[in-house]
Amino acid sequence: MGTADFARVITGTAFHTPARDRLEVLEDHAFVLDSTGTITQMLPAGDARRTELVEAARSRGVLEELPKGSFLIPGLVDLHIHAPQWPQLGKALDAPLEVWLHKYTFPMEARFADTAFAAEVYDEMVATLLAHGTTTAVYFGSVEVEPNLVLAEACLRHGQRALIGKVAMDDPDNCPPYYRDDSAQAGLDATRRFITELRQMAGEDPLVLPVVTPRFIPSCSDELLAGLGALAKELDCHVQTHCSESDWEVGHVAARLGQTDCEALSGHGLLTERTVLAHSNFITEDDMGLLCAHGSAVAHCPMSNAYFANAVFPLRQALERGVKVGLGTDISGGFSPSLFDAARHALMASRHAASGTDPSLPPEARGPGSRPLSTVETFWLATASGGAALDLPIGQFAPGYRFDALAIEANAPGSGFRHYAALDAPEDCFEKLVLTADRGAIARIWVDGTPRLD
Ligand SMILES: O=c1[nH]c(=O)c2nc[nH]c2[nH]1
Repeated sequence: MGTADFARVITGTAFHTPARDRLEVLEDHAFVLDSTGTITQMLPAGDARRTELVEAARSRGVLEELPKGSFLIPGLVDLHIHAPQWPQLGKALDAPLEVWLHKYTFPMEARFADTAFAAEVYDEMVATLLAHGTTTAVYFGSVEVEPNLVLAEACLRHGQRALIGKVAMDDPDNCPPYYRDDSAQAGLDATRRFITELRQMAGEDPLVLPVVTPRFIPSCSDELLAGLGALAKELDCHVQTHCSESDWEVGHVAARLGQTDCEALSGHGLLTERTVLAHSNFITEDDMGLLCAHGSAVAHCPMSNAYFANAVFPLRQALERGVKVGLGTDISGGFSPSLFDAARHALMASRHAASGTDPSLPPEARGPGSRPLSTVETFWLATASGGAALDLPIGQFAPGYRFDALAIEANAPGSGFRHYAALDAPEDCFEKLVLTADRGAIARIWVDGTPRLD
């Protein structure tokens, strides 16, 4: 590459996990980006080409040098979040899922039909999520088309990578009259219009993508589910839905269809290699086989699982089977905007699941003794594995990947991420970052190589 062929150069030490068990420390590297924010080269200190490139970038005013004590990491990928539940974050968690939806959540989501309200809430929400390190969010929107387009505008304005779904739900037995698609056909027509209009808005090389989004089987007729499966194929879209979340939900699907959620979704063409299934706590061995065969992913949402799931997602088994898994905040079933928090809850849930929780049992009978998540695996779930689940070139540093990244500053005032150069090896520093980095430690945010929230 000649010195003229780059748009930006960023230098610094980076942590990333390109594979489940592999931490790489990229000491003092220069990341060379093209005009789309794609990494073209990664040059370590001492590389003969580096000095010339860095000097050329400096003279053109497109060099960013991270100070010592700051660390680059890939941006966080939130695979499951409900945008119109944002005003409910941190409250209304006193009821089981089937009550919570009707008592609190459908009324809240229905308010977003007011696009002025949607614009105000979404502008602030997207900025807040970016500030917490979420460079990519996979959003459930609401039922009407327009507020979801307002959400897309907010993501484009702030520069957050987003996948957005108009929620489809038409079953009069499980959806209130004030908040549902009028019929299966109405839900399909509205979904098609949303996809078309969002694609027009996002243009070429889009930062925002549409997602076909049946809410979950209990709220959708068979006709709607089948139609959405066909639409996802025709329009070549990602798919998202909730899957096997709780005792009530699994029981509902079994009683109605005599199938598991995965079997039913597969039958309707909704399991693809760009499908993200939230939760999936109760999936069977055979379901895991179906997910592997289709290449579909699970968005593990440990925080909301603690409220709604009645069980812990069998994460270790899913990973051992080769199921793709990433993490979700599941706002507002989850109460934190931070995917770091979701990652830490995943770590805790996996430790409880591995040891078991009943102190009256002897240790050997208390739990399965399976291997809990390591810190490296936890970080991989929040970054590289999330990117792979979406089939997007994000979540790690490598040529061909988009530079979606965070600069995490150690010892920032008020932050719990403390680094002692004389005591902490790079691996210690990484572990501390995963377990303690907070909003106060996020010094800089890039999406597609462009600084955001500046
Ligand atoms: O955690 C959840 N949040 C929701 O909004 C929802 N809808 C269906 N199933 C759901 N689960």
